[in-house]
Amino acid sequence: MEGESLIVKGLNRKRLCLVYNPYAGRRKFNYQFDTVIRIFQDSGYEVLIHRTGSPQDLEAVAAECSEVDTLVIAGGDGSIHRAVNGLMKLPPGKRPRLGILPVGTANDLAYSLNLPKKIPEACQVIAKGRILEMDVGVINDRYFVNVASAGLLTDVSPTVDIRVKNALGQLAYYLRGLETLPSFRPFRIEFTHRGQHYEEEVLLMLALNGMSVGGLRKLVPGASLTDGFLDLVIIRQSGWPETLRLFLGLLTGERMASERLILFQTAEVRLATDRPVYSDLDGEWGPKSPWVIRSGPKIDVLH
Ligand SMILES: Nc1ncnc2c1ncn2[C@@H]1O[C@H](COP(=O)(O)OP(=O)(O)OP(=O)(O)O)[C@@H](O)[C@H]1O
Repeated sequence: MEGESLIVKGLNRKRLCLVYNPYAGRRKFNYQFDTVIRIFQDSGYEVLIHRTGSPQDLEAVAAECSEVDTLVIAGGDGSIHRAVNGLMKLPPGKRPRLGILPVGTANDLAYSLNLPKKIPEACQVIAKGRILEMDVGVINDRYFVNVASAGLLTDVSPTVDIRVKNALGQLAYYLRGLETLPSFRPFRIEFTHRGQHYEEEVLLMLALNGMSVGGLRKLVPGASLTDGFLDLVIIRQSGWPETLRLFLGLLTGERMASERLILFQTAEVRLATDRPVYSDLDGEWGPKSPWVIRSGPKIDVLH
């Protein structure tokens, strides 16, 4: 019968689960749906669709994707972060390949992966199926894809009102950043790297897998997503003129020699602080200090 053969044909196809965050970026993905489904179906996929109800829901759905070939996340860094934390709950052999449709605000990971910004082109990248074995960062019991950070400006992303972000895009991050400056308190951090012990009063700690944070594209130019290392950037406390100079240098990609800047690559580092400090992972809240931060398992990402 025609109907039966259609069903059997459907079951034999590769399965792709498309999970989308309806609130990511400026909510434009919601208008591109038909194009996206067409491209995936034309590429031979049976497409399952899930609209996320919350960040927790996104993580839970990813953790149930053991029976699909490809999990496609339409969202920003926060959505990919949730998806990867869900995927890591599956045994390594059961994790689907991860495809990304970068419809978020900053899309830092997509930038490091050099993914096209246009959604139909990003769909074609997924359909072609080229795999990158990407490093995933680990901080205590959570995973991060792009950056783990703490200190100045790092509580910006999780606290930006989603409606303001939908309306203003990236500008919402910078405005919220300015708002947080007056109440910021430096913290003391302690760690050992290559036999040298550090005890520092710091403004900011970044552990980067990718090269861009909050849409600032040149933070760690040339950072590798596959080398098994994270780039640590630590800014010691100093007067505001020197701090401003350092930040401008980081933003423009200029590598200045400064006593105030500690930069190194590491596969694992243990960091203790003088008081519990929250971390920010890919724009979502992460665990409080102390932290063990390392470059962890690999995940198959389509690029
Ligand atoms: N239904 C939902 N599903 C998933 N996330 C949601 C949902 N509703 C609101 N959110 C919020 O969306 C944010 C994640 O958005 P995401 O990071 O994917 O996009 P973005 O913030 O616009 O982009 P970027 O992180 O790249 O700047 C989370 O902070 C989460 O709180």
